[in-house]
Amino acid sequence: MTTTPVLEFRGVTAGYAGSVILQDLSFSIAPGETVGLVGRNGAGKTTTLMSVYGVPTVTGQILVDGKEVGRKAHLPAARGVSLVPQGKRIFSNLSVEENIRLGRASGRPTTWTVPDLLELFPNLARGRKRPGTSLSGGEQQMLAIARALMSGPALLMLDEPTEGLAPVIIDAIVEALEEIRARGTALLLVEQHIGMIQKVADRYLALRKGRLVGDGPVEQLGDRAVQELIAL
Ligand SMILES: Nc1ncnc2c1ncn2[C@@H]1O[C@H](COP(=O)(O)OP(=O)(O)OP(=O)(O)O)[C@@H](O)[C@H]1O
Repeated sequence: MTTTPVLEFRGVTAGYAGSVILQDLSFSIAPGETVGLVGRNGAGKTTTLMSVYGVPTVTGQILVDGKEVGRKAHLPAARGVSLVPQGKRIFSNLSVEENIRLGRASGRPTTWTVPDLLELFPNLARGRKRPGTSLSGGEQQMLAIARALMSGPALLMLDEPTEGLAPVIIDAIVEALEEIRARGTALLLVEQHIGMIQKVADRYLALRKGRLVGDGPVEQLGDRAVQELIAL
């Protein structure tokens, strides 16, 4: 039996005016799989995520749920891929709860309800009526994840979700990601630090200078030879 990947790159080359960043990138993510994308600063991790939305110039094919998305930025969410971008995107004039509800804009069915998400992130439950921007950086990250889940993703992509956060908040986010995974949502987690990926993911993809140099079980990330190849 074959399963349609939630996301598939076929020979993707992508870049910005005058510079090619990703070179001939091919990989796929199966439903429910948890994948960590590693690589040094500037290796092309964020560019990989943005390519799904056609933001850099892309050649090759990117398929979401088996169909090409082209440069239509609204299509990935409608077909089940959501992105929690680097940094926070919280609307200041809306409360925590209103921010979460905004995720419904994709129109896809979701199994997550607002009470589920407030249970997943107790910090948000405590501040549900407060304006989104009155939250701490870590709480805003939780809110961005909660909002993305309301769009009913089959695949949730997260760009360095714990960057700059306190260890206790990182633990809460890791716990939430484990729960999200247990509910069957596939994850593509971009991280510079492999420790987080070793905790959360089953499989890793490694980029070096825009090329895929590793794709395997996450246990391999413990090998020095693999780390040297990725140049971590
Ligand atoms: N909007 C842009 N215009 C031109 N070049 C860009 C743009 N965004 C990123 N780049 C370049 O693309 C390359 C890859 O950047 P990217 O952000 O994808 O790397 P990354 O692996 O996510 O690194 P980081 O960990 O620093 O976020 C870098 O050389 C960067 O300078």
